[in-house]
Amino acid sequence: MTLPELQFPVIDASQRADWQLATPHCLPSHPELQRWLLDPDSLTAKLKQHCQHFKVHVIGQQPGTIRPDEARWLGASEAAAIREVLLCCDGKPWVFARSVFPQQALNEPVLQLGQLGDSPLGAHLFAQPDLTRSEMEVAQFAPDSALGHLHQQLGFEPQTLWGRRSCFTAAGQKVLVAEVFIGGSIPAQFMNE
Ligand SMILES: C=C(O[C@@H]1C=C(C(=O)O)C=C[C@H]1O)C(=O)O
Repeated sequence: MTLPELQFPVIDASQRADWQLATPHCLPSHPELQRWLLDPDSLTAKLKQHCQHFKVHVIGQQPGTIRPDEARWLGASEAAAIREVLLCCDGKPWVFARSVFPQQALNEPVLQLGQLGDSPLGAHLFAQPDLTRSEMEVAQFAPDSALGHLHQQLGFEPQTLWGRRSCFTAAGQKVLVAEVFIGGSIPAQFMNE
């Protein structure tokens, strides 16, 4: 599948998302979708188990203005580094991920977030012995949201999408990672909750 030219950032600071702590009443009813949303391990590692060829397609990684709720997680200003990618399995996009972190984390020698390129962020984070992860938040994205439009731009049928978000801390740096399941990741019937 050839990916279309995608506008960075997909999510701009003006877009709201209704992130909620992942408590039972905020979760989709389908058990498989719940398992994907709540899995505490590396999503990269999980996706690699579901395909022959895994690839990170970097939409962009630039300084930018993050949303107030993102800045609150980082305990930093709204000027931060923004990384948006598609995680692709066998050429099909399965996850849109947006990671935000303070600019100074780019030069942190252990995490080396400034040199990530198309290597998976998870490989760097989950290799850290001091890694901690916050509780998981979840959110739904309607077909007319920026992520709903991205999903359709990638050639998939309009549907409500589900995402998860958590804040990692390692090497003294905070990285807020949001992952939204799109396209080929979960069969359509799981998404129409
Ligand atoms: C945090 C992880 O890293 C994954 C890789 C990302 C990237 O390369 O930008 C972003 C989100 C994650 O799904 C993970 O594997 O769990």
